[in-house]
Amino acid sequence: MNPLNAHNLVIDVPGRTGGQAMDFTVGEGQVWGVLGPNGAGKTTLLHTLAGLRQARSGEVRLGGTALSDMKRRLVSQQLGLVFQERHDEFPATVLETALIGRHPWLSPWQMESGEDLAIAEQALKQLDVAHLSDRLVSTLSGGERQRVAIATVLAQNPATWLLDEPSNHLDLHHQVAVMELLKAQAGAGRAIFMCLHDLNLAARWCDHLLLLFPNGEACWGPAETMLVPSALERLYNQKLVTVEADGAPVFVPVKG
Ligand SMILES: Nc1ncnc2c1ncn2[C@@H]1O[C@H](COP(=O)(O)OP(=O)(O)OP(=O)(O)O)[C@@H](O)[C@H]1O
Repeated sequence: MNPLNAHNLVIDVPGRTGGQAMDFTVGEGQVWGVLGPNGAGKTTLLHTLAGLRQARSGEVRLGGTALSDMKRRLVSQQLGLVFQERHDEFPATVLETALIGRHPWLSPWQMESGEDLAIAEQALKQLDVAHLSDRLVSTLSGGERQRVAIATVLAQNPATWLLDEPSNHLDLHHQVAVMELLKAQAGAGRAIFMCLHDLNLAARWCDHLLLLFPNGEACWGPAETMLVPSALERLYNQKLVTVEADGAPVFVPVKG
């Protein structure tokens, strides 16, 4: 369909010389997690993949075409973005915000149809925020806002999702619900690429991982080949104990 491909991509992290060229493809049905310590460049990578930031070299391709050669409207139909910094100051309700997800699919000046409204309402229901439809987004809690942002991308229905810390602000139940939703999206043929701070969420729900080190070094591949305790300890500069629970490895930091 529309695989997202990083081709010899070197991201432009300020103050970092060099940086490893990355070559990977996020295929349909795959759930990728990006792991790395603070400042490693995870958000920079995500912004570069979204075409919002210039790469130092190499290119990002969507469905085989360089992102830089594609019309923004086509990109906005294909790529859904859940980023950390939001501009929720504009006084919009939760329903109006979810409807923005439909805009890439409308022609200029076209009003949202009854079908667009139904899609947005269904997305809000799926993220458990339908009861907040008439509330101004600026009045919501952090977790509620995060779920509205994810519902907006669900309404957009892109082939590829890019998410920066989607579990941010979410309680345990909603973390699991969002991970299950993303897994279901992948099951329906979408491609998911997200930065995660929670190693255990990544170990449980991602089938591919990209480890990003502070010096710009990176490695990527199927999750089972990346979840090597010694590599993760080096990544986070943190000793870990590995146990298995509920069929997945669980990494516990060693105290002191
Ligand atoms: N506009 C900027 N000016 C200067 N430095 C910047 C700028 N934007 C990012 N950086 C630096 O680039 C590095 C990578 O930032 P980035 O946000 O990509 O890291 P991250 O891995 O997402 O970190 P975190 O886990 O803390 O969210 C950081 O050291 C950051 O301070």
